[in-house]
Amino acid sequence: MEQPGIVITGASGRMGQMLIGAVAASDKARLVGCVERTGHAWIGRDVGLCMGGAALGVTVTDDPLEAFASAQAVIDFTAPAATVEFAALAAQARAVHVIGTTGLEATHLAAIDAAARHAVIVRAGNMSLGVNLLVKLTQKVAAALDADWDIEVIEAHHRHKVDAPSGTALMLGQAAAQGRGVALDAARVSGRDGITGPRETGSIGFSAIRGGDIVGEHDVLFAAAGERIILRHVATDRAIFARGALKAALWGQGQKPGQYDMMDVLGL
Ligand SMILES: NC(=O)c1ccc[n+]([C@@H]2O[C@H](COP(=O)([O-])OP(=O)(O)OC[C@H]3O[C@@H](n4cnc5c(N)ncnc54)[C@H](O)[C@@H]3O)[C@@H](O)[C@H]2O)c1
Ligand SMILES: O=C(O)C1=N[C@H](C(=O)O)CCC1
Repeated sequence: MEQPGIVITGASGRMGQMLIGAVAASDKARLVGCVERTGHAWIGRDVGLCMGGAALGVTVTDDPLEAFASAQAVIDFTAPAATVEFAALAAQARAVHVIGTTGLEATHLAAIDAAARHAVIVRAGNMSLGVNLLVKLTQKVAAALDADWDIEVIEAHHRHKVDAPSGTALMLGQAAAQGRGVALDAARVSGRDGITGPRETGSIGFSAIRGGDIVGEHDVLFAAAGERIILRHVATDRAIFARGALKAALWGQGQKPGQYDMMDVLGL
């Protein structure tokens, strides 16, 4: 059987380039398309040459519908509005849509849910094996501790990141809330500043650091009187996200329409 053809959206981005490298090097998938936003300097050029390497025989386009028509999967690490548009188009093309984009709000999520009625969507705020394991551990530790243990999620990313808390921090906070049996929306406290008053018992705090070229670092801190537990993941190479996304695109082939996450893909 022919290997699945994969389209990468946001081709020139930090993750886009990493994904193109991963698919081009894979012996399980073919790179069949690359999409960038209209007006981008890479449109109409071979993506391999744009990336400063050998030609890959794939011309960057700003027409996602045409690109998706010949694909079995679309891997999408772009921006919320673009991802909503791509979800509808990927569903139309019956292509698996792997979504790594973060910063999605309720309206974006509702549109993605609608697309998932007709297509396979795999979405996760972090596609790495290590973070998804950390999510499981966080839920377990939170379930074992009572509200005398304060939970704080602390994350650090590069200076270009536009959303906070990170998608990963929200996954970790959600896992902590689930373990504790509370709703994250009710417990969540972000970005303390000024006279905040003492910490509210049972709250789950989020702090975001932005600087330099930090790929992604996450701590889940459980702090009680006299002791602390810290669960930590440090990403040093974006290849971990690309590997996970490619795995998700392959796993999604032949699945029933619906929305899945990396726990499904990794069998965690
Ligand atoms: N889930 C994960 O594992 C994971 C890992 C890393 C990054 N991310 C997320 O992926 C997203 C992208 O991150 P990045 O660092 O690569 O950002 P980036 O800014 O380097 O790349 C985004 C790319 O998307 C392109 N784009 C935007 N709108 C578009 C449109 N309408 N059509 C086509 N292309 C469009 C931009 O031109 C840009 O090239 C962010 O939301 C980030 O948080 C997720
Ligand atoms: O670089 C980014 O942006 C990242 N985004 C994801 C998040 O929001 O958690 C994953 C880590 C890198």
